[in-house]
Formats: sequence, structure tokens, C-alpha cells
Amino acid sequence: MTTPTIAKTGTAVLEASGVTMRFGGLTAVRGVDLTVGAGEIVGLIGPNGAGKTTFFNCLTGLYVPTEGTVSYQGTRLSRKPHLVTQAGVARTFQNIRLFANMTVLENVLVGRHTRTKEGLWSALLRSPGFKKAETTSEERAMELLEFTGLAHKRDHLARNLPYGEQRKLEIARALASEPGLLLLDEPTAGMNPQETRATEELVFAIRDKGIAVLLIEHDMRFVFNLCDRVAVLVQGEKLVEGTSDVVQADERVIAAYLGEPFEGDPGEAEVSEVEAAEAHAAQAAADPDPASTEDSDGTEGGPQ
Ligand SMILES: Nc1ncnc2c1ncn2[C@@H]1O[C@H](COP(=O)(O)OP(=O)(O)OP(=O)(O)O)[C@@H](O)[C@H]1O
Repeated sequence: MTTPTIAKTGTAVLEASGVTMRFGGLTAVRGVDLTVGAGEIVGLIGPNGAGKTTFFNCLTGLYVPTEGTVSYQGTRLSRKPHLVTQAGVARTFQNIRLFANMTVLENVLVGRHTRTKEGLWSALLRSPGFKKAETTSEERAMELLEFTGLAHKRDHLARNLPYGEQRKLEIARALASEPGLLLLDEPTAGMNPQETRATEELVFAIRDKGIAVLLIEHDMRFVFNLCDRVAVLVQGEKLVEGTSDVVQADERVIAAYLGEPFEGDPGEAEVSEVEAAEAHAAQAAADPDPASTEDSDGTEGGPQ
């Protein structure tokens, strides 16, 4: 197995060690070690059912791993999701989880709640402290909407946004908790090629703000363009980890996942992007309520 490296500063933000998750007789994740360094964008790829989302759930307290430890900035993470968020780890979901009947701004304000100290009584009495906190939160939320290009939609209901903007809003809401590490679960699923490119820029901009990023993605062009390091999960185990160049050339990855060597050739890119856009359009048409708050964790297609 390739030795993990921390590309940017050498400081570990996230350290997962020996993470195993069993569901009855099924071992979905087996002994996975993964480190994300400060300033890094790390990709997690692998076939459908490889255990990627289960691993994310183990990192964020949705699942308690059967074995293993997860630390953020040197401290063991809680097993309660809201405490994980409070510690500085935010995430988005494979199947968008917005408050469909709330406005864009309100969705981001909800994401601020782990950073506001004012309690229920303060809110009910509308104390000076509460009003100040409310103004600060709204200013911060608007900054994030500017950052993600959604400021002009602040008063729209989340459910009325196009699919790509719903994904951006999920990112804005995650950023509202002021994380040091952002986990993105298939951030480009359902996006057209232009939206995918814009998301790539957005992820770079997030990293430039000093937030480390760990992402699950099936779009190989996106992953290999963006990531400093990529880990490949197959049947719950980490098969390979390394730079994009190392991973895309690895025979085991080609055999187990890519099927054929990844081609960065722009001519082929046009074809695959058109195909991807058609597939995404079909997927969006099949989903009448993309702002659903349920997490069915349906699966995406193979690598694009
Ligand atoms: N709550 C659960 N109970 C039982 N089995 C589960 C549960 N969650 C996931 N699994 C199983 O664990 C395995 C890994 O699933 P997971 O969703 O983590 O894969 P994935 O790599 O994220 O797949 P995809 O790319 O399709 O999203 C699958 O066999 C799945 O059916």
C-alpha cells in the first residue's frame, strides 16, 4: 500500500485510524487509516458499495465505528454529530438535505446554530445579546451566500432552486458552522459540466480560506484535477493512496475501479461530459423533489 503523505503543511487536521464498521455479518469498512492535513484536498473514491459514505458517517458521529478512532486536530471526536460539527467538522450529504420550505438565507442561518451562544430564553425575550448575535449571524450568512454565488437568491425557497444551486446551498450551510474540515459527499452529483467546473473552483476557494476538504466523488476528472491526494476504497478496505498521478496509473485501481486508464484528453472529456450531463438530467427528471430532507443514500453510477 502506498505510504500516506500530508501534502501541504505536515499538520494533521483529521486522523482516522483502523476504522471498521460492521452491520451484522457485513463489514462495510475494514481497518481504514486516513489522514487529512491542513490545507489539503483529499479524495475518497471507489466502486458503489465500497464503504465511502459509511466511512464518512463514522467520521461525523452518525455511526459509531465498531473499531478504530477518529481525531480532529489531535483530539478524539465525539460520537454525537452536533458535537462533531461544533468541534469543527462539517459535511454535506450524497442526497441533499435542505430545509425545503425555508429560504436560502434561513437554511444558512440554521447552519450557524453551533456557533451562536444565545439560548432559548434570550431568543424569546429578544435580549440585546440575542439581537447582536442575530445581526452577526445574518451578516456572516450573507457573506457565505456571496462566496457561493447565491446572494441574489437569499429569499427564494430552497425547494425552488435548481439542483446545482441546492448543492451549493448545502455547502454554504456547512460553511456556516465555521469548520476547519469540510466533508463533501458527491458534491457534483446531478450537476451539468458547467456547474461541476464551478464547484471545482468553489472547492479550491474553500481550501484557500484555510479549510481542509475530504470529498467522495465518482467524477474522476473532478477528483484528479482537484485533489492533492486520493485514497481508493474497495470492498471496505483502502486499496491505494497517493497523488492523483500515482492513483490513476495504479494497475490495481484500474482493475478494481477505473476499468481502463483514466484519460485526461479534452476530446474525450467533451464526450464523457455530454454523457454525464444527459445522465444527470435523466436523474434530476426522475427525482421530483430534490430538496427532500430524507437521506435514502441512493447510489450513483460508476466513474465518469
Ligand atoms: N445502515 C446500514 N445497514 C446495513 N448495511 C449498510 C448500512 N449502510 C451501508 N450499508 C452497506 O454497507 C456497504 C457500503 O455502503 P456505502 O453506502 O458506504 O458505500 P459507498 O461506497 O458510499 O457507495 P456509493 O458510491 O454507491 O454511495 C453496502 O453494502 C451497504 O449496503
